[in-house]
Amino acid sequence: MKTSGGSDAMKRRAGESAAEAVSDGDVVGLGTGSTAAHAIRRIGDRVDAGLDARGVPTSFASRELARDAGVPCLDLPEAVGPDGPGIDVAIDGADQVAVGRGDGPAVGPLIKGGGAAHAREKLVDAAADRFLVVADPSKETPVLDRSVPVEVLPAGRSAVAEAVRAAGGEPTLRRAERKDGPVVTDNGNLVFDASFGAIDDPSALATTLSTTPGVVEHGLFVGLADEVHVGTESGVRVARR
Ligand SMILES: O=C[C@H](O)[C@H](O)[C@H](O)COP(=O)(O)O
Repeated sequence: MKTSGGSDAMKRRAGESAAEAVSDGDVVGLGTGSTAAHAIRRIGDRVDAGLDARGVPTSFASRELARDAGVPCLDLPEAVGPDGPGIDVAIDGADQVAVGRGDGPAVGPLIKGGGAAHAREKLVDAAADRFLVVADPSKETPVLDRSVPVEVLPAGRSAVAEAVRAAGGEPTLRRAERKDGPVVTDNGNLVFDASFGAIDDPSALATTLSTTPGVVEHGLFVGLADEVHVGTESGVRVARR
């Protein structure tokens, strides 16, 4: 399981807080990453204790974790098909969360995809009735400014790199840490980390990337999150949109 910055205790508080929002009978989108992993384990504990819940994994890694934790799983097409139960709530991590713009606590757009799982994550998180983000304070920012993961068809690699540059970004092909060559996603594609500096209009950038031929999915999640559970040194803060 990939881990990122932030203390594990804070991630655990966030993940476990969101896992408490799962109700009996729920179908739950299971996010990817070190923070969502805590939620999956906690849901597994609750299933052991009698909770009736089923998961919809967002990656190979989250499916494995759910299996180890004893959470029964459905595939996404099965969950959201015409006879499917739908997804009641999704719990997923983020690389950056825009919070606190406007009046009062607010959850804004996110950057996701540090683990290259953002394409399936977006499908699951967008399909859920409620999407809860789990994070530690290092992920919070007033303005998104991390690089944006962009999953691309291998054959579209050069064209997408040009389009990212034309949009004011600098694309870097993500390389694997423990193997020679690039990262290949669960869907068989490549990933650019596209740096745009401070992103003043995430919605406009999301539209530009979504309409670029060869882009399978990007890591800007705009207007999707309903709540963010932020684990802190002493507890959990919950912000709602
Ligand atoms: O592709 C991976 C996901 O978008 C993760 O949810 C994101 O990178 C956050 O992961 P972590 O909780 O490990 O920081």
